[in-house]
Amino acid sequence: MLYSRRKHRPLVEERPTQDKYDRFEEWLRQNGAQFEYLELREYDSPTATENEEEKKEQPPTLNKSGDEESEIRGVHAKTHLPPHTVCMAIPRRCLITVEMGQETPIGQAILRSELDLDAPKHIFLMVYLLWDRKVNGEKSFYHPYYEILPPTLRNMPIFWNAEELEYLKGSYLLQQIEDRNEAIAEDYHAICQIAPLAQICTLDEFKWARMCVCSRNFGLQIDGHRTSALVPQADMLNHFRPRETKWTFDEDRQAFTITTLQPIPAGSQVYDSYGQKCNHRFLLNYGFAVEDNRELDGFCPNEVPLELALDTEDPTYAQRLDFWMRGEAGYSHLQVPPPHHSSSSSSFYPTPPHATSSMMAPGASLSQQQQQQHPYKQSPSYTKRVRICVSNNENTRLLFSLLRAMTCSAEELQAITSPVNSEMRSLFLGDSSRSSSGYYRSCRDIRHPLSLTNERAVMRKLLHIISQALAGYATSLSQDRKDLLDQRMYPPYSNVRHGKIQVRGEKEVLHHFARWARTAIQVIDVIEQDLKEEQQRGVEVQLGRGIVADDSSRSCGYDYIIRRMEEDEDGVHHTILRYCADVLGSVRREAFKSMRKKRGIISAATKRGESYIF
Ligand SMILES: C[S@@+](CC[C@H](N)C(=O)[O-])C[C@H]1O[C@@H](n2cnc3c(N)ncnc32)[C@H](O)[C@@H]1O
Repeated sequence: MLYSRRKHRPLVEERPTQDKYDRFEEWLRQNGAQFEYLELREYDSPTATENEEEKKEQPPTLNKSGDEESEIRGVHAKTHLPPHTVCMAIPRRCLITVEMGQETPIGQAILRSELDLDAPKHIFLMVYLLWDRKVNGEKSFYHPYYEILPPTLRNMPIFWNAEELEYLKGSYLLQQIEDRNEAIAEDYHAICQIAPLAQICTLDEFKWARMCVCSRNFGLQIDGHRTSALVPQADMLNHFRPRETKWTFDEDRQAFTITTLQPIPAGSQVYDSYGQKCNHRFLLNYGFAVEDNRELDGFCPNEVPLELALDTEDPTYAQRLDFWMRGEAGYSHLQVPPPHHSSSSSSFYPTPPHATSSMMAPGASLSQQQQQQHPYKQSPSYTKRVRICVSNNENTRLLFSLLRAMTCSAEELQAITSPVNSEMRSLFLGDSSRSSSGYYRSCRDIRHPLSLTNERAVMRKLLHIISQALAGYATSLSQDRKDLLDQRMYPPYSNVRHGKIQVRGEKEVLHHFARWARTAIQVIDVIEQDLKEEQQRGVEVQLGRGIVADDSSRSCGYDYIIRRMEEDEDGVHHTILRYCADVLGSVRREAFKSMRKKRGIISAATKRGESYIF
C-alpha cells in the first residue's frame, strides 16, 4: 500500500504513465542517469467516495485547477533489489543547486542586499526554478523535470481552503500555517523591493516554489562544500520509516546515489526516510501526516506546545520569574521581562535589547478579534512554551519544573530562590538518590519546590491547561478515531484525512498528560492517607502502645498501588509509573521522615535499637 506501514498493496489504482514521464526519463538517461531497476508510478488522486456513480458527480475537490491530474507518484522496484544495491545514480549536471540560484540576476541582487529572509537556504533554489522556467521556458535544460513537478501542491496546508482548515480547529498548526503564509509573503515583497522578482512570478507561484523546494530538496556535501539541491527522480521517493535506503552525493561518481539498505521485493515501492518528525512538521512541510507515527521501539515524536504564563499581578511574580529563568544565559532579574512575542521555542521568549517597562502589558499587541481567531497567539507576556511529547522526558521535566514554580507557596518559593539553605533544600528537594531508574535525577541537582501539596497543585494546573486545550477542538479523540475508520469520508492521502490524523495525534499527547495528572492525584491521595495513618500510629506510640511498622503495603496503600502499576495491571505508561514511584515516592519518604523527626521518635527508637520499615 502506498505511503503506509502495510506496504506492497497499492490502495489507489495505478495508471499507465504519461508522455511527460517518458520525456523525463529519456532526458535523465541521455544525461547518464542510472535507474534501470526502478520505475515511476502515478496513482489516482484520493476522492471522497469509492462509489463510481457518486465519483462521477463529485467535482475534483482536491484539485484547485479542476484538472484531475494526479500529484501522487512513487518509485517502485522493477526487480528484486538485494541490500547495498545502488539503485539510482543522478549525475551532477542534472542537479539544481543553491549556487546556481545565486548566479541568477535575482540571486545576485539578494546576495548584495542585507535582506533577512525567512528561508535563506531555500530561496536560491526557488529563484533558480522560477527564473529558469520564466526566462528559458521550454528551452531550459531542466524543462523535462519542470514538467513533472506537481503543478498545484494542493496537499500543502498553506493552500488548504477554509473547509479543510476547519479540520485543524483547535490545533496550534493553524497558527503555524498562517505564520508560514505571512513569512513567504514577506520574503516575496522584500525581494521585489530589490530585484525584479515580480517579473518572473506572482506571490502564488512564489509560494508554490517555496513548498516545492521545501518538500523536495536534499542537503548535500559537494566538493567539500555544504549545499542544497533539487535532485530530479531522487525526489520521487516517498517517505517511510524505518529507512530502507540511504542517499549521498558520491564524489567519485560525481553523482547523487540512492542505495538499498535491505532487500526490496520486485514491485514494491522504494522509500526514503524524511527523518523522525512530529506530524505537524510532515504536514506543514510535506503536506501529509503519518497514520501511525511511531518508531519500531514505540518512540512517538508527536508533540503539542503548551503555553504557560506567569501572573504579573502576583506579588511573588519576580521570584517565580527568577526560578523560570535559572540557568538561562544572560538573564538577570533586573532585566525587564519580554513583551508579548510568539515563538515556537521551548525556552523563554528572547528579550529584545530595547525592551522597556512600557512594553509590559500582557498581550497588548493583540486585538480581541485576533485573540479569538488564534488561541495559540494569546500568549500574554512572560510566557514559556513547552512542547510536550509522550516520548520526550526532557520536555516533561521542563514542564513540571515550570509548573512547580507557578503553583508553589510563597514560602516554598522563598526557600528555593533564596541563597542555599540546606534544611529547606532537603525539605523541598526530596531525596531521589534511592530512585532505581533515576528518572527524576534532575531533582538532586536543581532545587525544586517539591512537596506533596505542590505536586497536587501542579497536577491540577496541568489538568486545567489540558482541558482548555482539548476544549478548543471541534471533536473528541474518540470521535477522531472513529472518523478515521471511515475511508469514504476520510479517503487515504486526502487533506481532510491528514488534518484528522494531526489533531488526533495532538489529542493523544494531551490525553496522555491528563492521565498522568489524574494518576498522580490519586497516588497523592493514597500517600496522604498513609501519612494520616502514620500520624495516628505516632500518637499511639506516644501513648505507649508500642511501635507499629509502616503499613503502606495494605491493599490500598502506596506500595500496593505502585506494585500494581509495575505489574502493568492498569496499563499505566512507564513514564507515569516512574514519576509516581520515583518523584512521589521520594516526596513521600521525605514527608514520613520529617513527620517522624518532628515527633523525635526516630532518635528514641534508634536508642532502643528498633528498626523501621520504609
Ligand atoms: C519528495 S516528494 C516525493 C514524490 C511525490 N510523491 C511526487 O509525486 O512528486 C514529497 C511529497 O510526496 C508526498 N509524500 C511523500 N511521502 C508520503 C507519505 N508517506 N504519505 C503521503 N504523501 C507522501 C507528499 O506530497 C510530499 O510532499
